[in-house]
Amino acid sequence: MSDRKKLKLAAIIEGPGWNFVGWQHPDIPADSSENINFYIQQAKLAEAAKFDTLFLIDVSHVGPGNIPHYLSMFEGVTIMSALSMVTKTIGLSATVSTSYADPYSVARQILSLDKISKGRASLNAITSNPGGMVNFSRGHLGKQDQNPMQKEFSEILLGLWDTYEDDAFIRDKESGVYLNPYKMHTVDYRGEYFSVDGPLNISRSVQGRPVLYTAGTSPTLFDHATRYTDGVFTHGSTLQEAVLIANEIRRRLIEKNRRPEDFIVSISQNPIVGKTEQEAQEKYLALLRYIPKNSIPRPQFYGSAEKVADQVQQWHEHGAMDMLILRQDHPYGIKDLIELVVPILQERGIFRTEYESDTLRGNLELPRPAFRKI
Ligand SMILES: Cc1cc2nc3c(=O)[nH]c(=O)nc-3n(C[C@H](O)[C@H](O)[C@H](O)COP(=O)(O)O)c2cc1C
Repeated sequence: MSDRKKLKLAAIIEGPGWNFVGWQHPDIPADSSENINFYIQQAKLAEAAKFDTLFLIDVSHVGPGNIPHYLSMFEGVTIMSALSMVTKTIGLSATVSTSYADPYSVARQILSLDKISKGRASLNAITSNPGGMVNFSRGHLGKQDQNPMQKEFSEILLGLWDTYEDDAFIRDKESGVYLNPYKMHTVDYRGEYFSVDGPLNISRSVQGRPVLYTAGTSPTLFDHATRYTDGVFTHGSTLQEAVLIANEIRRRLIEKNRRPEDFIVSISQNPIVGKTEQEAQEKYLALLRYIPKNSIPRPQFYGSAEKVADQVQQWHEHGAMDMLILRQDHPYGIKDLIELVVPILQERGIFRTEYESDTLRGNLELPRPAFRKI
């Protein structure tokens, strides 16, 4: 597609990645998943490389069988608020489950994060993976509840984020007028699962609304994503599969009269990169040596910097992804990609050398949504 946006890059920075053993590597703090210094270091690294956004996944149901460091990890909005104070331009995304949280509280939290960060917040509003212990009063829920809850949650969220028109707050000390009440709108939502009157008590975002993503792979989820969100975090284990999935999502966008260019299809990879093929091989083998009882499959994006740059370019140009979300199994996974691969992508004109905007929407090339009363 000729009008494809520039490649977007995101970094998941929550410690050693989606694996059981990475925390044992001598070059990563054993407590990295709740180590503020580690998060700051990773956030600054990603921002210096002009990444679009930081990204966190979340675990609702902790318990036996969890990845060990998921038993000691920061809550997403809290850590993103902290990181907003040590970064300037990079986006900040937290994941929250629509099955267990309340939409009014989440709308407040994310829009507050957006204000604190001056227009850099986003929310990945997911149904959530099953498993673990019951930690929320609603107990374990199945898809028959989770899917309609996600719909109601999203409708409320979007409504609350448009409680106020852009110029609703006058705050004129002389006249004593704080707010134009005609520019405040309540949602008055009555659902099967959630009921919210509104108004929300925070003004509209400088980026219109915080960016909203969701994650999943089912047709129901894709239908939801293309109706309500700005992007989807999905999966594709091969280039061919990822292209098929991305094209299916774009087909659903067009069906709903939306422009695919105004939507972000994201997939994640856990690259292992070396200056040469052999160096990448040594890094991978070293990782396996430290953790002999547990195998980590060889990642898809693997090898010399040139080879991985070719892969990233190919996946982007074939339309498999608008945004590549990096996660790391190897402690230097993100750093190596930044130092070795990003300069090649920049040289080829595939990735930016400077931020284009101060807001996340601006950098993601997503239009700023006009106020709309639902
Ligand atoms: C790429 C991706 C990322 C996900 N991230 C999370 C997560 O951070 N936390 C979580 O509880 N579930 C996560 N999920 C699970 C989804 O929320 C959802 O429950 C799952 O995909 C099944 O729904 P679906 O069949 O409708 O896609 C993720 C799923 C995918 C595909």
